[in-house]
Amino acid sequence: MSSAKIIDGKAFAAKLRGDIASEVAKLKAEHGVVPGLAVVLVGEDPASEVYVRNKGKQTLECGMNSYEHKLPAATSQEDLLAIITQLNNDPKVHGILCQLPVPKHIDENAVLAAIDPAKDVDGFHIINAGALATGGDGIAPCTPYGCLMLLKDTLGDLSGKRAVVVGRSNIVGKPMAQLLLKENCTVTIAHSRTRDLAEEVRRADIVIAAVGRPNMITGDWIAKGATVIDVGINRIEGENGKMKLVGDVDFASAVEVAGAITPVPGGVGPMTIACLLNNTLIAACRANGVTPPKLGFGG
Ligand SMILES: Nc1nc2c(c(=O)[nH]1)N[C@@H](CN(C=O)c1ccc(C(=O)N[C@@H](CCC(=O)O)C(=O)O)cc1)CN2
Repeated sequence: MSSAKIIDGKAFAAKLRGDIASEVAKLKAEHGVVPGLAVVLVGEDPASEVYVRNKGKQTLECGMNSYEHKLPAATSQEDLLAIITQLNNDPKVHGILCQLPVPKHIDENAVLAAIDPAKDVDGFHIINAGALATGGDGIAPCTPYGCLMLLKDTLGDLSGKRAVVVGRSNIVGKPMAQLLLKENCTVTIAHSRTRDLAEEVRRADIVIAAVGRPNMITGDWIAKGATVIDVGINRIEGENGKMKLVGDVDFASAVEVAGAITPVPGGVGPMTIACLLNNTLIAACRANGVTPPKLGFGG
């Protein structure tokens, strides 16, 4: 019989968006500032189109201004950078992001580097990555920050816990490890070259799965009672021939041994956009000399 707590990221994100909306209303009433988020999408990737649509919708629902820039797949890097410069200089825009992935002819790093770090609400700019690594006051990437909120809501103090982060991407694995380190966890970053990956995972109190391989981490890799955060979003064909969404963790076997686990969908995914809105609120506050609220951590 399964005993794991199912961590409801969808409900947590909805509550966080409600708190953000209240703070946005306060910012508007007390300082006359309406946070503005600009989202740039290059091309017609169907999943990206859904994410961008949801970002726009949830931005408006929180009382912020939304600016969408949908560009054809053939847009040159030069033209994309020119739009980013324009957004950097627009005082109504407090947050900017370019939806990833970008088409192959565009250098993703050049795009991320072009965004003003103070408006980089994805937290991907090297200045923000550096601030996170050195304990500075930057902007944290949305998905890892959302994972941290769910972890702290589930476990409270994380000090001394053994955490394994499976995956070493710049946008999830590495910043996740930095955030856990800041919480005084003992952190291992595992990846495709890690020897005896299953054994590394088995040692952990906290497992963060961010590899992008469907159902890779099975229940027999997980320590009894561990907390499992599944960042994977993989579309695979189900038994009925229809496409379905699964994580990097084999939920059916993992739920039998874990103490708590996020589902896919409905776990980490919804936290990404909620944290993006939180970062936009923070950026708007900072741009106007207002101390930002610390939302998502109870209290
Ligand atoms: N510039 C960025 N690009 C991308 C990011 C990012 O944070 N910044 N992350 C992902 C995509 N993403 C947001 O952009 C995102 C992914 C998933 C979800 C989500 O709510 N997932 C749902 C399922 C939705 C579905 O059916 O597909 C869930 O897991 O429950 C939101 C946002 C890559 N690009």
